[in-house]
Amino acid sequence: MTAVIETPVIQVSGLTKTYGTVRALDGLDLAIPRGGVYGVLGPNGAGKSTLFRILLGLIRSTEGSATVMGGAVSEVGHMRRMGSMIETPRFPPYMTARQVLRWLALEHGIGGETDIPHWLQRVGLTEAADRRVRGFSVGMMQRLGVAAALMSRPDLVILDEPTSGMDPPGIQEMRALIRSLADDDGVTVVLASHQLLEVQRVCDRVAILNKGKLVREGAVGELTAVGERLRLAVSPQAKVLEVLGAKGAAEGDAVLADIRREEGPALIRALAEAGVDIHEARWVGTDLEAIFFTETGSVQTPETIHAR
Ligand SMILES: Nc1ncnc2c1ncn2[C@@H]1O[C@H](COP(=O)(O)OP(=O)(O)OP(=O)(O)O)[C@@H](O)[C@H]1O
Repeated sequence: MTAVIETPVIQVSGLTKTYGTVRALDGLDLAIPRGGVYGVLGPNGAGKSTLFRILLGLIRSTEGSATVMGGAVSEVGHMRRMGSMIETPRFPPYMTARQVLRWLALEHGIGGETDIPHWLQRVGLTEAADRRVRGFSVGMMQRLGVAAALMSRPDLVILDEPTSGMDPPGIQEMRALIRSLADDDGVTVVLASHQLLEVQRVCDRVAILNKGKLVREGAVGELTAVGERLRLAVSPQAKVLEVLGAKGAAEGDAVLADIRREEGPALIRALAEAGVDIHEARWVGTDLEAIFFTETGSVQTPETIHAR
């Protein structure tokens, strides 16, 4: 059987952007596959927004190439198949949410007027549809921005920090919307975010940028499965360490079992049969946050923890 190799929806190679002496992108190579949700991560100044701006044709690269849906960034046809929200969107404050979308449809030819109720509902703004955006919270503006990005029914949507400024219920709704765009509408979603737990929940793959370069890329499941161990809160601990031998290590009162997932049920059965009380058993992998800090050399401080 011949493997079908799909053209990546976004491909950049040797992409470099300099601002004076600052190298915002420094020879970036990246291929983003079609379909699913793709996260672009990196500390402040890593080059995420610069990448998005180049892909959207808003700025030019200094060197290297970028293709979107198989064609050059400058091709107008692609722009029609792309939606985007970069930075907190701004809309005329005197307009209502519905009027904003109608204005985009009628004045700018972005999407059809009949789709407006659908997109308002998808982003959770049906009830606020006839309120002026002047009174909108940051989160509501973000949602309206996403609705505006979706109006043209794009194949690819680029979202820069779609959940910034949102409260937990808003973040959860945005996560569901992003997943449903990918799963139900077949849209490829590329997003940048600093909320690593959120990214781990919503993204299929991620790229981690640092200082304009790609430092790690892969499927979230594969990246986080590395070093995965079964954490057992058990008593007596000594008995479990004895059963596990070299595969066991104490962590406080618990035991970390260095075994494969498929070995889990048998181990738990064996421990129960040996008279061990199992209070809790859960798989602990390397979370995206740990990978991020390792790859970017960022230091986890109370401020960075708080900032998330
Ligand atoms: N218009 C500009 N003029 C000068 N420097 C710029 C400009 N835009 C970006 N930069 C610089 O390029 C680097 C990359 O910035 P960029 O905004 O792409 O990073 P980012 O990863 O999106 O960061 P953040 O997480 O803070 O949004 C930074 O050092 C930034 O200061």
